[in-house]
Amino acid sequence: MKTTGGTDDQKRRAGESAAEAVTDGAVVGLGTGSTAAFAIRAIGRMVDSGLDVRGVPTSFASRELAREQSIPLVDLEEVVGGDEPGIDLAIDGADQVVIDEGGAEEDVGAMIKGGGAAHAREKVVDAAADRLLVVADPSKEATTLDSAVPVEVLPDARATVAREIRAAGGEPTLRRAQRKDGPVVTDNGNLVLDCSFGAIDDPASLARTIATVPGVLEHGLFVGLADEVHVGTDDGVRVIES
Ligand SMILES: O=C(CO)[C@H](O)[C@H](O)COP(=O)(O)O
Repeated sequence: MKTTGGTDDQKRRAGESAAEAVTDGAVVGLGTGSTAAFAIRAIGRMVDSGLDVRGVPTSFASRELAREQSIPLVDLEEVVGGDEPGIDLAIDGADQVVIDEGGAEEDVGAMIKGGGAAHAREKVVDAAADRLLVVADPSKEATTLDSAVPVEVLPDARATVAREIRAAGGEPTLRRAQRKDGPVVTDNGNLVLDCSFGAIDDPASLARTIATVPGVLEHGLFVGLADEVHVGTDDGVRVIES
């Protein structure tokens, strides 16, 4: 169950721990959110010290932060395909992640993302990376995923997607902006339906179901992508391999 957010110190430890995996010459996917931001700042300090890296941002926000940190950026097209090096490593946050060894072993590392409505581009970059390191605080840990799943939808498809989500056992809610009258609009110009399914016993199956609904651009269930989860605690970091 997702509880309140973690502390900045917990997030910083997680982010800095994952950033240690960045090696000279690497192409790195730069995730979104307050925990991934600590990793981006740590990479920025490494660049200041002479490390040669190129970053692939996953959102407007991560691009802005990386620029502030003077991290050289590249487009996906420049690093993926043909003889290009690809993305060595991506570091990204999570809203909820299965890391409890008491849960189903194959689900460890399954997560829900999209709290920042950036999950479409995050999934493209994270899935393209050779390795995905997830950074989280203990409030994100779960045995079974049960947070609402963000679903990015084409604006015209809002009603039809909502109907299909209900048919699949979910309850969709249009995400509204906090400081403007109206809905959240993603970096891609789309809307977000936060879809509650209760406890998600089979994340892979639900991921496939949502992905097949016409008008869905991307959903926030990330299954089988994470290689490691770095959980920052009050006195250190736990690294769980998945
Ligand atoms: O998926 C995301 C953005 O779309 C973020 O990674 C997720 O919301 C976690 O953010 P934070 O580290 O601030 O809790």
